[in-house]
Amino acid sequence: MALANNLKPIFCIGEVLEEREANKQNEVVEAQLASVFSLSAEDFSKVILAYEPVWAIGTGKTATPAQAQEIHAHIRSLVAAKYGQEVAENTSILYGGSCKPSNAKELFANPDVDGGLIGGAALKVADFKGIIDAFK
Ligand SMILES: O=C(CO)COP(=O)(O)O
Repeated sequence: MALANNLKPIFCIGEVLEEREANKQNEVVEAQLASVFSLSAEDFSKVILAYEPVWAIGTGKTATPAQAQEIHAHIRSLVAAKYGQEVAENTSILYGGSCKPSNAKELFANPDVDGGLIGGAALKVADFKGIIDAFK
């Protein structure tokens, strides 16, 4: 419906804490992607993905850069398996979950982290600017 009305959806996926502790995050995001993988390649290319671990949203806990890179790479590999390498490389996969100026640079430095989906820090100009500066 969003696509039919020329909106650009951000499709958010991510595991809860118990799933992370049980090392099930890869299979959780794979199951969550199933619904968006019903789209044609053309429609899928209009979708932005965001990895948002539920345990990190608004909690002050952040995925480490290594955790973010590992699962972003896994998500991109799933996109590649479904739609091919070119679509996978062109898909934006954002990280969301307690992203702030102090951790943004390290998170964004990862090859498979294409940007951030910012919640609380976007409400404070100085914090949001710090995150933007980290992206440069
Ligand atoms: O849910 C989020 C953005 O959609 C993330 O929120 P926080 O940055 O406040 O954790």
